[in-house]
Amino acid sequence: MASDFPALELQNVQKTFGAFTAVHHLSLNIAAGQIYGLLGPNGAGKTTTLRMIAGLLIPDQGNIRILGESVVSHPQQAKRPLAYLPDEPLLYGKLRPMEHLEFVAGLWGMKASEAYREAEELLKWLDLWQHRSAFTESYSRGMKQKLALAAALIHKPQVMVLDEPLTGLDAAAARQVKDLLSQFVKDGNTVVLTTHILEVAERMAERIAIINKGQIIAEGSLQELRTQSGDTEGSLEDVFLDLVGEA
Ligand SMILES: Nc1ncnc2c1ncn2[C@@H]1O[C@H](COP(=O)(O)OP(=O)(O)OP(=O)(O)O)[C@@H](O)[C@H]1O
Repeated sequence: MASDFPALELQNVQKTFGAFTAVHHLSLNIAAGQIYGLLGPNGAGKTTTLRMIAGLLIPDQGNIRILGESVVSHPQQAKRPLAYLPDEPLLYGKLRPMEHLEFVAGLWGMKASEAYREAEELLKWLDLWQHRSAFTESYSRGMKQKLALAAALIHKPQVMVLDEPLTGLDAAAARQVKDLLSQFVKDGNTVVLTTHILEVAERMAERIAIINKGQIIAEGSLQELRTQSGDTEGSLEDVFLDLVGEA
């Protein structure tokens, strides 16, 4: 659904853990209807930033808005259109996939009949339908990742925030997830993802922010990042290493 507000707005966000500042005065404005990549070396502050967007960590300073609604002052309303997929998804091992999806749908207050219909469609799309009678504890890492993605999508969010969504997936599963995310943004929704697979970011993300030591050191389309790095022909990997190296 189109909105007059940016999908996501971070204003001057800061997060410290004791004496250590993990995220420094970070500002971002992400328009709806695109895949946006958040890149950075290990420990740069990406997961901390995503956890603040998801309302799991409270920023020490600054504000975060999802489709115009503040996560800091109105967390419940703000998080309604959001789906967050952590890098280590939490599943209930003694549930079967339909039970897991119906449980998550129940948390969002969805009607049982609607939840069942959505769950069936998602499991079929992600090739998990034939595994529907198994407990999720018997699933492989990739199957768990896909089920967690289905659970994130069940309440029909408009903004998805995904931490390393393709890690551990085989080629076929990675393709399914990429296709699903592409379709999600074609429908006018927004994806913000972190990845260490720079080819994925290069191919999928319309815009990218590079974070280093809790600060944004570059932001824009690949072409704009090339200009910022002074390497006008480089791949995203070249540009990333140049910019992080300089910083
Ligand atoms: N709960 C915490 N307590 C103390 N320090 C933390 C906590 N969470 C994160 N940090 C620190 O904050 C910094 C940023 O961590 P974060 O997980 O956000 O990085 P990241 O960019 O996601 O890294 P990676 O690519 O390795 O996943 C790291 O130095 C990390 O050790």
